[in-house]
Amino acid sequence: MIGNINLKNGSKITSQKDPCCFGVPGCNPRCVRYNKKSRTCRLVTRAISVDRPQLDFSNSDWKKQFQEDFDRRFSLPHLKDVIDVEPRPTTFSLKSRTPLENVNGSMQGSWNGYVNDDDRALLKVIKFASPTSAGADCIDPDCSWVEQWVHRAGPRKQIYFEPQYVKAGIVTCGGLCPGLNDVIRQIVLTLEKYGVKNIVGIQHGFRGFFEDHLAEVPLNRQVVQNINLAGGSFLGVSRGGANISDIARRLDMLFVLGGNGTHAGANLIHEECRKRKLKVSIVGVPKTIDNDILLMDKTFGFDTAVEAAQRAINSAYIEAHSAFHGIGLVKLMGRSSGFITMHASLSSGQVDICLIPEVPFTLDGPNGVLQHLEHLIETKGFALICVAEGAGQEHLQQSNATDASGNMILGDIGVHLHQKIKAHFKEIGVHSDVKYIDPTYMVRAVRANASDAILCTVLGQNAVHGAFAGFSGITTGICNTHNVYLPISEVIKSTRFVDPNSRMWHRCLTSTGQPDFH
Ligand SMILES: Nc1ncnc2c1ncn2[C@@H]1O[C@H](COP(=O)(O)OP(=O)(O)O)[C@@H](O)[C@H]1O
Ligand SMILES: O=P(O)(O)OC[C@H]1O[C@](O)(COP(=O)(O)O)[C@@H](O)[C@@H]1O
Ligand SMILES: [Mg+2]
Repeated sequence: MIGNINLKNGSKITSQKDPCCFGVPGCNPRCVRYNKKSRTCRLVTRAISVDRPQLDFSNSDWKKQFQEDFDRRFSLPHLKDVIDVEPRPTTFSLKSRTPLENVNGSMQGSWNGYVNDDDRALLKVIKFASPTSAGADCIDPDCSWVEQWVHRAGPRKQIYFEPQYVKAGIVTCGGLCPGLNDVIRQIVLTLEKYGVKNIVGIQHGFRGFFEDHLAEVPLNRQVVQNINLAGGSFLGVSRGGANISDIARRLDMLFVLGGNGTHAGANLIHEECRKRKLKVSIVGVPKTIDNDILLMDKTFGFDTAVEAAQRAINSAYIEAHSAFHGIGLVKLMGRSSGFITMHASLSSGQVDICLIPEVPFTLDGPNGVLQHLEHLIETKGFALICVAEGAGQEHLQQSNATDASGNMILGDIGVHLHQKIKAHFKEIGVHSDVKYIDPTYMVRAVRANASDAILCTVLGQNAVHGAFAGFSGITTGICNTHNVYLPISEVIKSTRFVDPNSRMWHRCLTSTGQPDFH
């Protein structure tokens, strides 16, 4: 085992190589923020282990060892691993007029609508020639090509549940995200297609499992038919803990829609079921506008949030452009990952300064943000800044307070920047007119756009196929445009961050024209 991390929140970093060197191989993936002044590190709250085998690259067998370890980690937990369960022919068929024939327990026919259990998709598709290539993600110093295959998502010919006896539950946790209702709807429609009659919604996240006044909501096609026309969650969401061990026994299938925290909870429920040898399938659907889930191209709701952010950025641009020495400042969500801010800035094309949590910046001094603003006002006459809520936390008072789910409560970088900019221009005797826009909840409380609605459809349907296929402790997402199942344990190992060495961040810098702020 290598890379086991033994750091506590706030622990002092003494070596020169601090563990928060984002994007640099060997850095601690749990480190979410490094405070240069106090030399302390904030870690993600969830326990992770980096359980790759210690590889000796001089040994010609290292690739084989790596791949064996990879296959072990990415194999999908299945009910038959712990209990005796017999498969039966699927009840899911789209050929309703010419049903497939069941010949000796296997479905015969010409329709090839099923996914084979041995189908795989490649997790990594670029062969980097050098570790210094932009965004390189190498295993060995030579960046050798190593195939990493993950399981393809979709309906199987064999299923492990009798639909008529199944009670399935759906729960939505964490913050809101455009598309939650689309996923709920697709799960219900697909369950019904298999023949499930007993489908319930759990209200307000994990709370719904243990707060008596939050009754189960019966779900069917009629109930969910139009819920995708509105944003939010039809079932309600919440943050905060739950008695995980009590959740397991009430359902046969549980679909858990949420981010990293929710998936950690879902995995605990799955492990509890396994320990008790219960025939319960727990399947996650990653939900977060922050797009901070490992291994996936993108999560649903992200595109919609980026699109919604355009209105705020455009308004800030108009205000800044129209004012004398106008400075537009927009703060967007992104607790520890700057994807929304980076993509919204790129998409707008008007942003001069994009600030994200992964790239520390200085405010004062010759290389600071304020100096660059002065330059923009002098040369362009106005400026536009887009900042992620988690950016520049090292400039703010740290409280160490957490929300009910254990997420750090951040200082308000938007308000801080607003004050600093105003004070700076006053101090140097240059007029400025700063307009601050904080559209935080407006970007996520909206209905999913068309592309997210399609993504939700795919994910919701695949979640149900995964449960019927007998998998548990899995989640579903897109890797390199292909739909896959991944063990939850792998996707919660860390938060996904913007790689400052990636082409996308470099594109953002090209677009804004901003210098290095340090
Ligand atoms: N490490 C964890 N283990 C178990 N449950 C967790 C963990 N982190 C968060 N949760 C639970 O998951 C739910 C959602 O978590 P939260 O962090 O608020 O949202 P998200 O899932 O979007 O990250 C909450 O009910 C919270 O208590
Ligand atoms: O005010 P709330 O509801 O806690 O939500 C704010 C959080 O929502 C997010 O956009 C997404 O968080 P989750 O994925 O945990 O729901 C964070 O970036 C942000 O800090
Ligand atoms: Mg979270």
